[in-house]
This record gives sequence, structure tokens and C-alpha cells, in this order.
Amino acid sequence: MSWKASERLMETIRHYASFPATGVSLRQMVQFGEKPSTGTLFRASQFLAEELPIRLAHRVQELQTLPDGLNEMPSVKKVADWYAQSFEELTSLPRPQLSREVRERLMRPSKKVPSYLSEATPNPSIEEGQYSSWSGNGNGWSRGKSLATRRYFAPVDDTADWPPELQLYNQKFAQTLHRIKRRHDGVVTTMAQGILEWKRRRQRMIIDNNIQSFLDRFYMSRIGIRMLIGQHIALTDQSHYRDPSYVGIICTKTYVRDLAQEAIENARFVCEDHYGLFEAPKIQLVCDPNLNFMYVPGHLSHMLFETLKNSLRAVVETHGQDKQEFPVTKVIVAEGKEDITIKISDEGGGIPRSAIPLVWTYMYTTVDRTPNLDPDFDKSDFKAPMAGFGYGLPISRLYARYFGGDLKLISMEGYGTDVYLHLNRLSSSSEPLQ
Ligand SMILES: Nc1ncnc2c1ncn2[C@@H]1O[C@H](COP(=O)(O)OP(=O)(O)OP(=O)(O)O)[C@@H](O)[C@H]1O
Repeated sequence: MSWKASERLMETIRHYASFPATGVSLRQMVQFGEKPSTGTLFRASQFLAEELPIRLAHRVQELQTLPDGLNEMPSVKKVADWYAQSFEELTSLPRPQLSREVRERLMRPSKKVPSYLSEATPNPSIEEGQYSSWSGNGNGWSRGKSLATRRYFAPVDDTADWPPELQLYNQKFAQTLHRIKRRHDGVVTTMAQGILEWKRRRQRMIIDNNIQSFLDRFYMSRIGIRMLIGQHIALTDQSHYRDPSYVGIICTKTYVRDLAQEAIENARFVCEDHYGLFEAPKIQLVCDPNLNFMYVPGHLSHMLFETLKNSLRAVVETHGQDKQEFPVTKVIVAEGKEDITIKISDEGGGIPRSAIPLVWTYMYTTVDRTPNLDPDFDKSDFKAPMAGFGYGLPISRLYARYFGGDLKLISMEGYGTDVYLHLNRLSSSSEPLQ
């Protein structure tokens, strides 16, 4: 039988949703260092045990009140149930009973890290409130409380050993996060399915601004939740430390050229496979091999792969699959003080000016047959298609903005497209608050 949220649970969800989310910056996430102590990890677990339910609660509320019958679509309801179920698991996880002495020690800061490093600065890619669904309820207490005790990174006094309950709780908490992360693997495709159900039922071709900005918020929030979860699981599971440049899933030395090269190979492979080509159009990469910066390699790979796939598709479809030679797509990487910018220039015929705003909307695609998703399809089996949902660009832009970067597209209809991927290298900017 499928899981259903009780009225009592919904009440708790409403309570959590009245608190604002607290943004975390890349730099704050990286301050945990290679091997955080049990006490520091416990403090982070405590933060997440409140922060994640707050973020999940906002999503449940929003999913349940979507306009125009979207909230009634079976796939949308399914996603809302996943969020509510994860909320319940986190809020019902028993906390360990700690002695007063241990509790006091947990609140005592370590002298090692200067506190100014923990401050997150406003995200330069986001206007205030752009991805925020929280309009404020006049509850000053919640903000006061967040500042005092709800700190994500709080290195604690590690001069003595910690009791085993802490370690045990950290393990249990990480296991819960793991289960939640897996449950939510299929959220993007299931929501896409929900929007399709709605479009078919309402005979809509294009989604309106309301729904577009809901989806932007929703997916941005998902990136943040998964980032915090992924980071915490990786920090807890210290058996995997093999590379000293990694802190959790963040790589302090992300070599752009290596990642771009890999994304090029993957995109070309998918292109050859999809069109049955002997050789996919070539891609030239211009990048200093030593260029590296702090980033999440998984995010960068995703953005590069998505934009490169688009370029290859445009080149093949504009010049014809039976061509022997195609124009070369160029990937140029430039290093500035503020940003690392990656430009992807193709000669794939460009996009008509009138269609440019549409490329940022969900579900805009020029693929004739959107992949049909069986509601019970196995999400872990889901392979990246060449194209199909129209999610590639809007989601990649959210990834870029999440850490203060951006994604821009300029097209010359009749010739080709330039995509600019700006990656902010200051790394102190906060997540866009949800
Ligand atoms: N480099 C490009 N040249 C020409 N058209 C492009 C280019 N990039 C994107 N487009 C157009 O924008 C549309 C939306 O792109 P987007 O990446 O969001 O989705 P998609 O590629 O159709 O599907 P997917 O969700 O699998 O990425 C594409 O269908 C295509 O028509």
C-alpha cells in the first residue's frame, strides 16, 4: 500500500514551513575540511535535522497548493508524498540523550577556524527573493533563533573524546539521508511526467509564468537539498577519502580541462549512438590545463554535458546526418578574477529570436516525441537521452546560479549559437534561499 500523510503530520509540516530556509555557501561547506570530527559532524547533523525538514515542508505546501489543478495530477501527488515521507523520517529520528557536559562542549567553539569564514554573502546571480516562496510571517523569533544556534558549520571543542552515542547518531542520520536521497532520485522525471499529465488534460502547449517560476523554485530547492544531503553523506562516510582535494562532494581543485574533455567525450558518444554516426561532429577545447578552482565536479559535468549535447544535435540536424564532415564546435575557457567562463560556440543554425525565451521554460523542446515515461519506470535505470524533455537548459542554468554563476545563450539564426557558462569562483555566495 502506498504511504499517506496523516493530518497530524500535515500540521507539523505547516509549522516547519513557517520558518525560512537558511542558505549555505560553498565555502562554508568546504570548511569541514577533509576529516571533520564526530562532534563537528554532530553539529552539522543537528543543523540539517532542522534545516532539511524546513526545506521539505515548504515544498510539500507548495506542491499541494499548485494552481489550475496541477496539484491533482497523480505524479505531482506522488512527488508531494515523497517529500512528506522524507520530512517524517527526519523529524521522527530519535535524538541521543546527552549529558549536560557534552551538550555544553558541543556549543563551545573550537579556536581553530576564524568565524568570519562562516559568513555567506548574497548570491550575485539572484535577485532578492527570486527563488523564495517564503513571504515572511512576522515571526521574528525564528530568525533570531536561526542566527544564534542554527549554524551549519560549527567546529566544536575536540580536546577530549566524544561519547559513542554521537558517532552512532551520525551514522543513523547519514543512513536516513541516504534513503531519502534515493527516494528522491526520480523527482525531476516524475514532475516532468506530472506536467505532461496536466498539459494533456488541459490541452496546454506552453506553461504559464506562475508554473514556470514554481518549477524554477522547486528544482533550485532540490539542487540545494541534494547538495546538503550529498555533502553530509560523503563527510560522514570517511572510509572513502582517497583524494585530499575533496571535501565531501566538493573538489577544491576541479581541473576544468579534464572535466570538459570528459564531457565532450560523453556527449559525442551519446550523439554517435543516437544518430548512428560513425563519428560525431568534432569539438575543439581551448583551456589552460592547469586551470582549477573549487567547485562540485558533478554539477559542472552536468552543465557541460547538457549544453554540448544541444550543440551536437543542432549541428547534426542542421547539416544532415549523412554528412562526412561537420563544422567544429568550439569550447573556450577563460579565467577571470570573478568568474571562470566557458563559451560553447556551435554552427548548428541558431535559434529564432522569438524562441529564445522559450528555451528557458520547462517542456520546451523541438524533439517531436518526448520520451514517454511509465509512471512506475525504474528511475535508477534512466539513461540520459540525446534530448527530449526540454529540461537541459533551464536546469543547467539553475546549477550555475546555485553557486553564484549563470548561463546565457546568444544565437545567430541561420548560423549558430554561443552558450556562455559563467562560474563564480569567489565561492562565498549563499545558496539561493528557498
Ligand atoms: N545550441 C543550440 N542550437 C540550436 N538550438 C538549440 C541549442 N540549444 C538548445 N536549442 C533548442 O532549445 C531547445 C531546448 O533545449 P533543452 O536543452 O532545454 O532541451 P532538449 O535538449 O530539447 O531536451 P533535454 O531535456 O533532454 O535537454 C532544444 O529542443 C532546441 O530546440
